[in-house]
Amino acid sequence: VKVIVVGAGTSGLAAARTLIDTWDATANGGPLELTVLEAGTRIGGRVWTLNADEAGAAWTTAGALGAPTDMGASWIHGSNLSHPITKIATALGLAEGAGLVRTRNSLAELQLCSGQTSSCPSVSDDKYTVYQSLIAQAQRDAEAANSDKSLWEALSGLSELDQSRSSDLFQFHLASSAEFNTAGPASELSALFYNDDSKYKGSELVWAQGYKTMYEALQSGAVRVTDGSSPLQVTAVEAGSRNPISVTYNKRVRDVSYNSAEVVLTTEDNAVYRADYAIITVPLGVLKSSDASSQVTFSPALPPATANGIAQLGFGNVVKVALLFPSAWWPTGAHYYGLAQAGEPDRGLFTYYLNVHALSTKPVLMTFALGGAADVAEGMTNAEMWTKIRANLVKIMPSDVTVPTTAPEIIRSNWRANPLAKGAYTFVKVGTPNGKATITSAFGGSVGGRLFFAGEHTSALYRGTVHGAFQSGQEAARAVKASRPTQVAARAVKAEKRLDARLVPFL
Ligand SMILES: Cc1cc2nc3c(=O)[nH]c(=O)nc-3n(C[C@H](O)[C@H](O)[C@H](O)COP(=O)(O)OP(=O)(O)OC[C@H]3O[C@@H](n4cnc5c(N)ncnc54)[C@H](O)[C@@H]3O)c2cc1C
Repeated sequence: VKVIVVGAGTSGLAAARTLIDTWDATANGGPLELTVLEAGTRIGGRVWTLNADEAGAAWTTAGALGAPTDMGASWIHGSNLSHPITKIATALGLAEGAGLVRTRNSLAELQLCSGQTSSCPSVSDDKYTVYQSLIAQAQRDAEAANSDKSLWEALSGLSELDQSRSSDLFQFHLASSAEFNTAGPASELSALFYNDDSKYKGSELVWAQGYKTMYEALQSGAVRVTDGSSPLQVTAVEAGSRNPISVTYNKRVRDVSYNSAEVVLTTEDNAVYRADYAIITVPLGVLKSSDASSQVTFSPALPPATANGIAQLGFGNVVKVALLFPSAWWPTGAHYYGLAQAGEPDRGLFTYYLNVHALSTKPVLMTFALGGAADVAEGMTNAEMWTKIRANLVKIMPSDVTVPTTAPEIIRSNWRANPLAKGAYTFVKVGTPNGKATITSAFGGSVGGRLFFAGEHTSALYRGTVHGAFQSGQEAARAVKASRPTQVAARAVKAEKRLDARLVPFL
């Protein structure tokens, strides 16, 4: 049975790993012939730990690549023992404090300034509770009115204690919580559905050596998986017995044709691949794109529910900027620093800082551009970024700390400009009839029994996450296995023969 997986990010690797590890030639219609086509030159997709070639000499010399410099996903959100990504880490012998590092559990680890240079107070959880209660009220109001509006609009007129949508502290939380979690600007998020997804409960963990630990293990076969139909089990595999995923690089799929008998994929270099099934894991931003360097065309066109879902869902952006200094000049105790400041794009433009030094002892800070600020940041040069970042750091740091004037080494992500991503992750845009239902009806079944979609955008429960992408890849692999390929193919061949017989007299 020929299966092609398009894309070698988390969902593509999860699909390929699951097919390899759980394929049963007798039950699934014959031996598996798997091809993985990746447009780029690396695995991981939107999980991307910098390597020496990408980071350059300064990072290598400083030994800073041992820091978790992840330019895509960093966190295992809600890590607990039932979390699929935690299971991979556990199988690799990693745990909190041993290869995984816990970040913020409470806001007390955030040092927040509001522009004063004199002090940099910790934020109490109480203040965050006020923010949450305003957000919840906005959502309830939209529900009561039974009409969707943007989260930003729904917050209009609400206030509690010293916070309202226009206050500095509220806007800091808005950018670093709602807008970071969804990658969407509050002005575009659906007040009704922007957070109708689910969350795992547990710690926020980062990988001490970066998220590559996960995707390299999936690709090399250092872990073996079950298919996730009952609680997922992940086990370690000894070096001699591994079954790696073979990835074909530089193969950007440009056209996808499908009919009752097969799928035909054509890549940018005009190579043609035929298969019984294809699992398409390209990001939502790519599915939305009509740029020549990204676009994938489908023939026949995708069914209306899929096309509508692709059009209606939003695809947001998050910019990450990693700053390597000669040494750590900042107070190194806190995990996070923040600057409470209102206004678009200012509230999300380099106002949130992860102190990588606290996780790895490397002299690295990572900052973010969130919500509407992300696309603004992508348009900035590194020099413009540093000017803005430095000005914010001066406001954040206590007055006895001198922020260097010399620019650090800067590495930044440009997910929106990246033709293989076109943005960061999926959000439910205002006006989308329903978040979960839209995703399920767009991507839930197969298209024509031949195409299966996977990727974070196809995960109704866990969109925008690595675990959502992983689970969607597993689901697509299960769906392919359940398709009873030989029977479908046999029926199609018979039907074609009947058609040929009828056509003969006219040829
Ligand atoms: C800045 C940022 C921060 C994030 N932070 C977190 C976090 O902390 N925790 C978390 O859980 N999630 C986070 N996420 C989200 C998470 O990274 C994604 O949800 C997940 O990695 C998506 O995996 P995927 O398989 O759906 O897509 P991808 O990883 O994007 O994989 C798709 C693959 O398809 C390839 N491709 C594209 N077009 C084609 C084509 N035409 N032909 C062939 N191949 C193609 C791409 O090159 C890519 O390798 C973050 C994402 C970003 C961008």
